[in-house]
Amino acid sequence: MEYYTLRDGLQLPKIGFGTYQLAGAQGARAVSSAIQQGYRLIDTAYNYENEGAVGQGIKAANINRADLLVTSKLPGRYYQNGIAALQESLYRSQLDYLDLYLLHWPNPKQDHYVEAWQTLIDAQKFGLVRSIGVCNFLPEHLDRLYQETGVLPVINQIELHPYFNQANQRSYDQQKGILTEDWSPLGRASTMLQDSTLQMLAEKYHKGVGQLILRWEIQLGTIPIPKAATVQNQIANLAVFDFNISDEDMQIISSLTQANGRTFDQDPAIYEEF
Ligand SMILES: NC(=O)C1=CN([C@@H]2O[C@H](COP(=O)(O)OP(=O)(O)OC[C@H]3O[C@@H](n4cnc5c(N)ncnc54)[C@H](OP(=O)(O)O)[C@@H]3O)[C@@H](O)[C@H]2O)C=CC1
Ligand SMILES: O=C(O)C(=O)[C@@H](O)[C@H](O)C(=O)CO
Repeated sequence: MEYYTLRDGLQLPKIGFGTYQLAGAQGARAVSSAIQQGYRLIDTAYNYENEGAVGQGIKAANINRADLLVTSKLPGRYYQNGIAALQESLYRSQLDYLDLYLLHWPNPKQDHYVEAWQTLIDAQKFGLVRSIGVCNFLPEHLDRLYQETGVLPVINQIELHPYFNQANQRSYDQQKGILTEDWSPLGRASTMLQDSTLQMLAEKYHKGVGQLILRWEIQLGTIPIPKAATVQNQIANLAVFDFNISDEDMQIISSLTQANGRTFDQDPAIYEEF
């Protein structure tokens, strides 16, 4: 496995495992299997209602806690009571600390994200979480965090795939020393996986379309966190470190981006999630 080093020194594998919609006993089995296959970065959230299943999966995998990196996220409805939600996340997952804790959405109309960010800064000082970051933050939200607290996130987890390549946000994140992490890196298995250009390039590299996409995301310098319930997809998505996409083909994949390429039309400037 290859690693990135965050601004605060935390080392993160270049690919992680998403768990949205993996719940209950099946979810726990999928998480345990993913860890057995070699995933070391697991992404969950309070709002997925699966932190219990994720915790069970971790327990069943019988791995050293120190060898695993677990991410969870604070939901908007707890932005004024963040420590209580974090304690509940730890209780549900049966963990003593989280490696990464993120604000889930800026929710600009609600306008409590700066207060919530201050809570994450405090949670890090208390030792409840190792690193702190955000999801779905635009430059205007990140600038405000810095102006009002003097602390920038180390991670910004955003929607990113070939139909929405996030060139501007990636460039902003990079300038500020923020690592971009990619949610729905496979477009949640949308019709994008049947795109003829992606299929042609996947054949050229003797890889599946999913593998080509994940490799492109890693070569962009970002961390994809694909979700896979099936062991077959879990294995395939880790086999992306044995080939390199040429600069020219990287450009071709990047050029597939579309102005309205978001899979679910969730624009963080207006979308709110509690
Ligand atoms: N911060 C945020 O706001 C958000 C964060 N997230 C996080 O990002 C993670 C990933 O995003 P998600 O929305 O789940 O979608 P993904 O883009 O990861 O797609 C998951 C889908 O792709 C399928 N799949 C996995 N691997 C392959 C492959 N190699 N070839 C073909 N199909 C494949 C899966 O099938 P199967 O399961 O059957 O194997 C599943 O149907 C989430 O699980 C969550 O942890 C997601 C959305 C928003
Ligand atoms: O999965 C997440 O982390 C989310 O923030 C959700 O918005 C998810 O993207 C979704 O699609 C809910 O309908």
